[in-house]
Amino acid sequence: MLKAGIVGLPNVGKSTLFNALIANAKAEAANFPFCTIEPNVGTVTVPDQRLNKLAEIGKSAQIVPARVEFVDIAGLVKGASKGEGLGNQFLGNIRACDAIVQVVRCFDNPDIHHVEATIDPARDIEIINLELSLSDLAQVEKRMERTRKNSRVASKEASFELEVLEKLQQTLDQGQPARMANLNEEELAAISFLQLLTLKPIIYAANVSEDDLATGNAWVEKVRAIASNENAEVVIVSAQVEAELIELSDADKLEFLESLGVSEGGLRSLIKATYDLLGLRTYFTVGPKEARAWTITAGMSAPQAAGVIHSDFERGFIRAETIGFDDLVQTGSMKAAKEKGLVRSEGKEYTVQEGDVMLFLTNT
Ligand SMILES: Nc1ncnc2c1ncn2[C@@H]1O[C@H](COP(=O)(O)OP(=O)(O)OP(=O)(O)O)[C@@H](O)[C@H]1O
Repeated sequence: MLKAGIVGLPNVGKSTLFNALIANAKAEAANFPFCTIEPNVGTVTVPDQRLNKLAEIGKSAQIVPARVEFVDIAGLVKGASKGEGLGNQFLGNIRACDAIVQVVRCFDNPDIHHVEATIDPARDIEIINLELSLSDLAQVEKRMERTRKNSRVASKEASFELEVLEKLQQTLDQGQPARMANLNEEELAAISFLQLLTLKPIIYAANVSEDDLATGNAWVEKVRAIASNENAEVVIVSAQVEAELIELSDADKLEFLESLGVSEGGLRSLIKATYDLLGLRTYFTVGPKEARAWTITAGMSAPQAAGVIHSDFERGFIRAETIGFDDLVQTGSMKAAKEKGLVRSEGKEYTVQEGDVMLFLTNT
């Protein structure tokens, strides 16, 4: 399952956001730096309107959406890469994530202490990104040392790896993220095992007060400027609004959001952006039991996609009855679609497309 790590300076709203993300989350938000000591993990569902349609067509009893795992990673402060605050342990937790959501404080509230005293998203982002870069630098240098020691008789692989590591070292040494080293695919593959933090895709979650949710503010614009330089995404969210929404009935939710001039608090956009960021694709299976979304990466073949359901399905794959979501919705039923010849029989070579509805035939 896709795993996204939530990072940011203390008191920027990470726990509030995480709690809102996972309705029954155990993490406690409090106006106190370092209050989140254990990494908190929770899964959320990816909203997808197409599932409702499919469940209607398939008369499915249940809808099972795709899921993303979020990890609330506290303790990133200036000096974390040197072991300050809760230090390196937390950087290790981010290493295991596929994407990073960096919460940036874009709200003012004199009652809530900011570790750096003022509200300044550009500075906050720089602090966090510098810590991530320094941690990567330490990782790269450790590896260089080992590779040099272990390969006294120079092998081709080792010298290629060293070449790549040196490039990374140069970039990271200037406090730049590893993605600025512009490695090609072969180079990236040679060092992928290092799980460098600053190579991971990043989303900036600009956390605004409820009054700024509809319009954004000058701080959000700063975040946007930084993100566009890095090809990163920005989502405006109000952790505060999301926290309040949890407590409300559906009718009150609507009224509250309307009064703020928005249709949602930003959480759904955040989940969707996280999912899209990784170039993930969704295919569906539909039956009387359930209409279900499955997550695959772009370019997966039909047997690989079947393997996401069960590894036996990949091994025993024969073919897949396949129809695009739009075609199925237009014809209104699988039967009608078959009569019109819109259901294709796809073999092992087929590359699964976004929105395919599939039925796998296997010899298992
Ligand atoms: N958008 C917002 N507008 C106003 N207040 C907010 C907003 N988001 C969060 N807060 C408030 O800021 C305070 C700090 O939030 P929170 O505890 O979630 O921060 P944190 O980043 O998880 O901190 P730590 O790393 O110390 O755990 C809380 O009192 C929370 O209610």
